[in-house]
Amino acid sequence: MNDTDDWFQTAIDKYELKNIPFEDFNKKKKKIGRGGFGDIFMVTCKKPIPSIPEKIALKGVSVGEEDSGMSIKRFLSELKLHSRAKNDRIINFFGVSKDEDNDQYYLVMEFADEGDLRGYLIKKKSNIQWEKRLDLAIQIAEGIVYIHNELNIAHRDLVI
Ligand SMILES: Nc1ncnc2c1ncn2[C@@H]1O[C@H](COP(=O)(O)OP(=O)(O)OP(=O)(O)O)[C@@H](O)[C@H]1O
Repeated sequence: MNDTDDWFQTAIDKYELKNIPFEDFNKKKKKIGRGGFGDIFMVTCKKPIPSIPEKIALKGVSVGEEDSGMSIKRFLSELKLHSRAKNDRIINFFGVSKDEDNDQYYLVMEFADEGDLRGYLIKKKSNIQWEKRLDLAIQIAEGIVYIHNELNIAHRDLVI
């Protein structure tokens, strides 16, 4: 076990995260975005995994030697936050996974098949009924109220 595996295992134990074997996912990954610490992919599971849908999103985190301190800190704070969030307005977090072939770590998350809100709004142009606009605004507010009131977290990065 190297230093990186050490913090990975520590985080799993500390936050009681599910460590999902990377071999349980099909090899073919579709890149769906780029996040703050790496690429984000859609993959399917080879066989049913309890409490996890067939299609999921893998959020990569690159932990290089040169920036490992900062990356690990950010990764852990995202893990900590996500493992506590259980709400319909927030993307579900299922656990973590590691591709042993290239030492790549991933957050395993619910796949949003319509993408993010920005993409949805661009696709629809201005063709959205006022009722739908109000519904979207309420859903955003509900998510913010949840993380604020239940998790005591200020979002600070709400962008569309
Ligand atoms: N669970 C998901 N389902 C479908 N698409 C996703 C998912 N997560 C991320 N994406 C896609 O990847 C893009 C980048 O993801 P996201 O904004 O979550 O990254 P991030 O790491 O939070 O970035 P930053 O930290 O720089 O804000 C999104 O805009 C979206 O298009």
